[in-house]
Amino acid sequence: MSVEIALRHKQGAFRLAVDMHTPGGVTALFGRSGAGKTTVVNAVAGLLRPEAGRIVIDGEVLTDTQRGVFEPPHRRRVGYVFQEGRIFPHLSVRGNLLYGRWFAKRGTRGPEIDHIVDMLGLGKLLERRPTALSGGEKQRVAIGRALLSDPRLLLMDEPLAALDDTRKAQILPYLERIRDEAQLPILYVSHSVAEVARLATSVAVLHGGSLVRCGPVADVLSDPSAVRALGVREAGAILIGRVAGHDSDGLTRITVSAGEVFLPQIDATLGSMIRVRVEAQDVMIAREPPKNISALNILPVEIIALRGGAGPGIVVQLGSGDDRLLARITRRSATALDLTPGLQCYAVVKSMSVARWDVGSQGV
Ligand SMILES: Nc1ncnc2c1ncn2[C@@H]1O[C@H](COP(=O)(O)OP(=O)(O)OP(=O)(O)O)[C@@H](O)[C@H]1O
Repeated sequence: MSVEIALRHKQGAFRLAVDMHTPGGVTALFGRSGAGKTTVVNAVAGLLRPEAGRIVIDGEVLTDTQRGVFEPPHRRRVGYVFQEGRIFPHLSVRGNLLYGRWFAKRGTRGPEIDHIVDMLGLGKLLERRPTALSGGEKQRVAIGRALLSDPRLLLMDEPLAALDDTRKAQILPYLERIRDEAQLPILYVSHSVAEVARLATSVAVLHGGSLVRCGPVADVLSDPSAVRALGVREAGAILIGRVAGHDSDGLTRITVSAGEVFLPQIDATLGSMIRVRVEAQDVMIAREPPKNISALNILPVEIIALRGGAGPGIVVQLGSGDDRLLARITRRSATALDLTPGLQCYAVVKSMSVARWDVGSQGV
């Protein structure tokens, strides 16, 4: 799988200049309002003809202005899921799903309807009309319909934005399943770092029409130089681990590359791989292994880089086995501890500071 998007386009005073290449999976397009995310999505869907550009999905050239290639939208086989699940009110859930099937390329079998129904947990809803569905259920139907059209790429433009936190949390595991099971590149527009940390395999960070950073999710989220564009308050990196045990006192033990961490009980089977977002503001740094401290998670780390701005805070990038962590601490503490790249230290993370929402499946 691969996604290649190179675009140059001007609309009013806004200029878009993007050059990105990712290995498929879920590519998050992250950026503040007006960064240019929808413009990129529209160009990929064929709703916008860029002044210059080339869009290639899995080797299929959809746009190449130099060679005069511009596939019309209906020939692109791009599935689109909008913010509010736009499904047909006069059709049942089954009818909506079959409508998607109708768009699948003739001659190909495409995904099996039973498989999609099972993957999205729609079995009990098939005969219902959309008026009898919750926002999250409607969104799952919209996703199922898009998948059944057998797209070569799925575009998801803030698909969770219209849902409350409970519904978001309910639908995320389904999106993780699509990521892990469907061999389908997904372009996922979001301005939530937490959502990107749960779902993305790659991240492209847009700012004012330019690509600030593009790379594997763990690299981008742990890069101190990307923190500004992602938002200092939301900064945080990802730990990848394996569920090693559910202890009787309600904690789950997770093996990570640098040791073990404990989190409040996670709904995941023993041995499964998970990813945990650890916010930079929840990480403390100690020069010695702390003793008699309530925090359960103490990992040996190496200081990789420090980056400060004009304010009193700095962001420290830490190497933790194969993973990277970020810590947001005061410049005063960094000076007092004499933190410099290469120094061996300890990262301290409270178990209870990791929100349930920040733990998701990692697939394999
Ligand atoms: N037809 C147009 N003519 C002039 N300017 C436009 C046009 N369409 C969009 N823009 C401008 O292009 C910029 C990028 O818009 P875009 O919708 O891609 O941003 P976005 O990152 O998707 O934002 P949001 O998160 O708010 O949806 C904005 O400054 C917008 O005002």
